[in-house]
Amino acid sequence: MPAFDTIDDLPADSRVLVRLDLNSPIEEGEPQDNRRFERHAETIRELAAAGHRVVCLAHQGRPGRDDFTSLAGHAAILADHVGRDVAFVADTYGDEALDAIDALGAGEVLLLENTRMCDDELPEESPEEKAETEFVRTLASHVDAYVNDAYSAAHRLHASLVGFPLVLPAYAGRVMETEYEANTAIATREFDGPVTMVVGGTKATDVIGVMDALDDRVDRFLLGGVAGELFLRAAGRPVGHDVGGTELFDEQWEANRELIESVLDERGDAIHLASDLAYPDDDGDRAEIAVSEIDEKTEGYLDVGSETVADYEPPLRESDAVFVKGALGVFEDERFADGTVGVLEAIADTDCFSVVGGGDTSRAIEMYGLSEDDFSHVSIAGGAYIRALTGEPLPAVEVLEAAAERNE
Ligand SMILES: Nc1ncnc2c1ncn2[C@@H]1O[C@H](COP(=O)(O)OP(=O)(O)O)[C@@H](O)[C@H]1O
Ligand SMILES: O=C(OP(=O)(O)O)[C@H](O)COP(=O)(O)O
Repeated sequence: MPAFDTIDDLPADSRVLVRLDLNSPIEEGEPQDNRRFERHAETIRELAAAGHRVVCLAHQGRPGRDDFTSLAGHAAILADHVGRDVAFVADTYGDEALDAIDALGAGEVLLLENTRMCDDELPEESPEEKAETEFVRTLASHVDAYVNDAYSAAHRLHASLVGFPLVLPAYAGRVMETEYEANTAIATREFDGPVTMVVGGTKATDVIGVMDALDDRVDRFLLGGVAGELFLRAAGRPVGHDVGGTELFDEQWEANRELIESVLDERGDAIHLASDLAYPDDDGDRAEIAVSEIDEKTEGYLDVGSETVADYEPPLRESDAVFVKGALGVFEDERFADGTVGVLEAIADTDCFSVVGGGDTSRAIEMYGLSEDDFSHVSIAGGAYIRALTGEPLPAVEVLEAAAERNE
């Protein structure tokens, strides 16, 4: 169990600073609604209903990128999910922000401007240095407590994530609690039966690192996506190459070749590779080919085939725990969704402990009418999920734990 305090421990009638992660896709300048709003709304709703005065902090994008925007639109989406007004001020810690914080009534909710518009926020520095910044010092003097709900940003040493717990009583929000518990389960929980990991997606470098780190915790890996093709390439198959202008395979192959070969060599029995793959035929329809029949590097493959899904179903059914990282194919295109959806459906049918992570992959659940309730946990974290799986500490969690020790 995590050693941090939660909002159950928050003193009554607190004026509380709550760090959320509302970082979202931006289309035509506007944030798009997504599961992060829905999840954080639960924490906000609970705090407001208890009569706390709630000041929210969040970030969007990074300076210099197209997705670096104000949080005005985020406040409106959050309000819809919370079911209460969410006031917004376009200020991080100036007079306008401080006046709005001081004026908050019991149960009222305020969102401040994008934390990354403040110079103190981004440079990665120690929590002690962040705690000394004017941003942290100023806001801390206008509130009673700090709640971190931004598990998905907890790998960043940014002021709003690691500075406040050194100068304020600090607590974990509901998202922080549930994400922490589920995502670290692979390292912390004992399972009676086999533990299976489904590995795919485009970020092969990340997932191969996870496979290496989880070597002794996972009984079998079911592979697809780009990582799956790179393992097939290591096994001597003519797939996993960039063809037709893609830039997903060759660079990641060069960067990870030795590691892939050594993982395959040492854990070959535990690694299940696709026996067939899917691609668009001349008419643009889905076609499938057995891997054993592929003899030239001419085709780009966009999904695992139906025989592979059938091969993967029995090990999933026998598992006591399944962790998913990455899609088995380009599921956004219905023609190439069968692998990802077939495996998710097989997991949903079992009553094993299951975690689906990765921002992109977990979208397939909603897109194809599966229910989140059929999984133990669907994570809203990307980078932080990877770090949890590999056992790498998250600095923002560590400072919450240290704060809890001080509170004792
Ligand atoms: N064979 C493939 N070729 C290209 N893209 C793929 C392939 N298989 C899966 N993908 C893509 O992988 C993406 C998800 O991978 P990734 O971004 O690494 O995972 P996540 O964000 O879920 O952690 C999906 O959007 C899917 O289209
Ligand atoms: O969306 C986030 O991370 P993710 O893309 O790993 O899920 C977090 O908000 C962290 O954002 P950052 O990667 O710009 O620091």
